[in-house]
Amino acid sequence: MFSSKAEQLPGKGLIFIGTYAHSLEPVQITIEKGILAVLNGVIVAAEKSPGDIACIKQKFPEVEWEKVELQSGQFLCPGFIDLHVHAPQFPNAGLGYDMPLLEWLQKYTYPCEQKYSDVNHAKYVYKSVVEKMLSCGTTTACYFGTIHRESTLELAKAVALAGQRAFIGKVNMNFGCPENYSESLEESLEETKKFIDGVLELKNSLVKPIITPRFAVTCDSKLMTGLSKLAEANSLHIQTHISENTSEVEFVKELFHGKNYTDVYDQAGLLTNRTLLAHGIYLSDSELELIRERGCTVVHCPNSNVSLKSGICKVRRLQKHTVNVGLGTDVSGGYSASMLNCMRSAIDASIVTFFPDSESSPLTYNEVFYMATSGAAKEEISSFNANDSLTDSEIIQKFIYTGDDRNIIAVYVDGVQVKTGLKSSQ
Ligand SMILES: O=c1[nH]c(=O)c2nc[nH]c2[nH]1
Ligand SMILES: [Zn+2]
Repeated sequence: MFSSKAEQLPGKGLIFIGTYAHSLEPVQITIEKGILAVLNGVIVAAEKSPGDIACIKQKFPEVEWEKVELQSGQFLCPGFIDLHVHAPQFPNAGLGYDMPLLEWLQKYTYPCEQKYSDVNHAKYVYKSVVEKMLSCGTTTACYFGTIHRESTLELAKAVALAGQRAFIGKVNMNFGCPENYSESLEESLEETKKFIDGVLELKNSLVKPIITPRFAVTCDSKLMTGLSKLAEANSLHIQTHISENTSEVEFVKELFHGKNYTDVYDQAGLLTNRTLLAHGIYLSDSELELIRERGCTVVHCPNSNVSLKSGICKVRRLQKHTVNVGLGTDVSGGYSASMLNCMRSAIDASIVTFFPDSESSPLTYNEVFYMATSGAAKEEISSFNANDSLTDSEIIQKFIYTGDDRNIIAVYVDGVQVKTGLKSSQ
C-alpha cells in the first residue's frame, strides 16, 4: 500500500471562513461568503453564517475541526486541472522554440526523454515537477511520462507521496523513433500492462494509469489498436496528440494512406468518451463531428501552440461543434507549468483569432476559469495583495490576469494541505 498524505488523516476536518469563488457554469464565476466544512476531502457543509459552525460541530461530534479564517483579499477556489503536461520535459521548458514541432521533437524532446532510462534521474526530476505543479495550484494533472515503465512508475509514486490527484501515462511509441528511444510492439504492450498493474498496486485512489500512445507519427496501427483494447479491458482513460502542426497532419495522411488524423485514431478504437486529444488545431468539420459523437475532450494548449508556432486553435469553432474543451500547459511545448498562465494564453490566443474572424467573441476570464477548474470539488486558497477598494470580483479578475504561484498561499487536495502557508486554529 502506497498511501498519500490524504489517506493518513482520518477524523480531521477543516472549516474555512471567508470568501469562496467557484465556477458552476462558464458564464460567470460564482462568489460567495460564509463557511465551508471539508471532511475526508468532501465538502460536507456550505453555510452562510459563522454561527453555523456550532451546528456543523454538533452534526459531526467525533471530528476534530481546524478553523482557517481567510483575510481580506484572500479567497478559496477550486484547484486547477492541467489536462495535458509532459513531466519528463520540465528540464527543457523554454528550450528549442526556434524549431517547429517535428524538428523540436527530434532535436530536443526525445533526447531529453531518453535520459529517463535512468530511474535515479526520474526520481530526482519528478519530485520537483510535482512540487512545482502543486505550488502553482494544480491539484489534478494528466501527465505524460516516457516509454520507460520503471521511471514512469516513479512519477506515479512522487504524485502519490505529494498527495496530488493525477492520471499517469507510460508513453507508447514503436515507429519512426530514434534508435535509442523506441520500443517494439510487443514490448510496448507488455510494459504497458505491467505499468497499469504497477500503478494499481500503489492502491492510491487519487492516482490512476492512463493509456498514452504518443501520436500517430510514432505509433503503428497494431500498437494503437492493442492500446485501445487495453484501455477498454481496464476501463481506462486515453490521452494523445492530434492535429497540432500542418507538417504533422500531412505526414499522418502520408503514413496512413490518405486517411485523416481522426479516422486513424477512430479505426484503432482510440476515440472514446474518456479520451483526451491535445491541440486539435487543424481538425476539419467532419473530424470535429466525429470527435463530438465519440465524446472525446480536446485539450487546448495555447502557450505551446504559440511557442512552437504550431498555429492557434479556434476554441469557439470547437464549441460550435459542441466538442468539450479543456486546458493544458503542455510543458515543455509550453514554457509555463502555471494554469494561470495557461488561462491568460487562452484569452490572448482567442483575441488573436477574433480579429480576422470577428463573428466569434474572444474567451472571457469567466470561461477560462471554468475550463481550468470545471467545478471540481477540490479546494485551494488563493490570495491577492489586498487593495481595499477592490470588490471580490475584481480581486479574482486580478488574480487570473496577474497572479502567480506566490499568490497561491495554500493548496488542498482531498482535504489535505499539500502546499502550506495558512494558519489554522482548533
Ligand atoms: O507538444 C507536443 N509535445 C510532445 O511531446 C509531442 N509528442 C508528439 N506530439 C507532441 N506535441
Ligand atoms: Zn503534448
